[in-house]
Amino acid sequence: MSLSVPDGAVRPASHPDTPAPGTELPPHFRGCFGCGELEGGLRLRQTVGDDVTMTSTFAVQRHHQGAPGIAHGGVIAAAFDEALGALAVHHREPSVTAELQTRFRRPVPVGSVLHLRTRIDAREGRKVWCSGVGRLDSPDGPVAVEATALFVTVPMEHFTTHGAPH
Ligand SMILES: CC(C)(COP(=O)(O)OP(=O)(O)OC[C@H]1O[C@@H](n2cnc3c(N)ncnc32)[C@H](O)[C@@H]1OP(=O)(O)O)[C@@H](O)C(=O)NCCC(=O)NCCSC(=O)Cc1ccccc1
Repeated sequence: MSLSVPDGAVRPASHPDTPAPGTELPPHFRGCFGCGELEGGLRLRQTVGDDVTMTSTFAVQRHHQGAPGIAHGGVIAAAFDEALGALAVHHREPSVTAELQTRFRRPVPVGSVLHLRTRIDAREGRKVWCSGVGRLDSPDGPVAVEATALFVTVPMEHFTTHGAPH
């Protein structure tokens, strides 16, 4: 039920310091499985959109497959986790995934590029509801996956307290 936006939660505006629409985001962390430079990672490329949105691309490789020639569902969920998490650039506070729901509507073949468009739907206190859609091979391609999520903002100490030392 928490993925339903409650009455009273409103769609926020972008923080004034959000990079301009069209800005390509660097990895928020080079070691990130989603957007960093890890061998075997997802290597998402993310661009700031307008109106609390983000566009991301995920080039599906052989090492992302679950069934022969088809992307693993958990890998696609991870791509959404990253693309939805990147929306934090619009509120400029760290946040972590509390819930993530995916709906797989078409197989995503190896060699395809999944175009993800994500947006913040509402915010209330520390809770940020967001959603996204993934289309095959172009921003207007057929819908392959939809996702909704709840993120919760956290202080920076969240990472120093819980993260394993490097
Ligand atoms: C921090 C928190 C989520 C919440 O704990 P606390 O700080 O103690 O706060 P508290 O429990 O007080 O909750 C506050 C409010 O939120 C609500 N609420 C909370 N949870 C849920 C729920 N499940 N479902 C529904 N609601 C929930 C709760 O009811 C309360 O609501 P209220 O204000 O009373 O109306 C903790 O459970 C945690 O660390 N989980 C692990 C997160 C994690 O590791 N995620 C994966 C890594 S991140 C990643 O990979 C993504 C990424 C990629 C790229 C870039 C960036 C990001």
